[in-house]
Amino acid sequence: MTTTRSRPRRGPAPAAISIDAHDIRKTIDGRPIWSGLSFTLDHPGLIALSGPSGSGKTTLLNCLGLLDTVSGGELIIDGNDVTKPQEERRRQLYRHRIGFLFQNYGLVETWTADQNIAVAARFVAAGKERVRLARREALERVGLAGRHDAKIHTLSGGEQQRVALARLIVKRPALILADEPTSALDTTNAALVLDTLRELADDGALVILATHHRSVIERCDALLSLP
Ligand SMILES: Nc1ncnc2c1ncn2[C@@H]1O[C@H](COP(=O)(O)OP(=O)(O)OP(=O)(O)O)[C@@H](O)[C@H]1O
Repeated sequence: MTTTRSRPRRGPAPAAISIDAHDIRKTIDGRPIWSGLSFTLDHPGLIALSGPSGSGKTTLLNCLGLLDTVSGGELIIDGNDVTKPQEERRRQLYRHRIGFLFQNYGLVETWTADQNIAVAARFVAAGKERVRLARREALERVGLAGRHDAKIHTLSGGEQQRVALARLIVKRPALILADEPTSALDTTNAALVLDTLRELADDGALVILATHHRSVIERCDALLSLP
């Protein structure tokens, strides 16, 4: 695998996003997953989310990413109370301000690498040609130059996660929710994922990274622990 060491050219940094969780709780089928959770994150940075297996890390990331809702308490994201049904505002936040990196990559397997990136980039406020170039550059940045037309199912796991990273590089979300994104990867790919998340955080994103690994937690700026 060859990767370009230079940092990718990117558009303007995203405006910082804030999360204010006050006494939030989540119940699934009557079973409490977590409760009494309060925290404020109001600066860009790399935040580790840790806790034992089953403590609800994925569930919390899904709530912060608006894929799920909390069962109680108050959750304010980017100044919006997302505990209340405001479908249009939730949709805007989700489209423009939030990005994901999943353990199982979360790509459409029958599409090409470029199509997967393009679908996330469709709300980027830039001309079509500029976005097309940004998609190519992002693939180069993650060591996949020339692979834009490769179907996802023909790529290795590490290559698929690098396509998912390229998607974030192009979209530049203010909030990135990464759910154990390195757990299925070899050391080289895992390092690339962490380095890129670090760069995105340094460039203005709030990155929340669920992980079990002490070495990953040590690279983060702060730790959010679930009991
Ligand atoms: N859709 C669902 N239906 C029923 N239970 C669920 C559902 N989603 C999650 N759970 C339960 O919620 C709890 C928390 O799950 P979650 O995946 O959020 O934990 P986690 O901390 O991410 O775990 P791990 O570290 O093992 O990935 C688990 O007991 C799980 O079984």
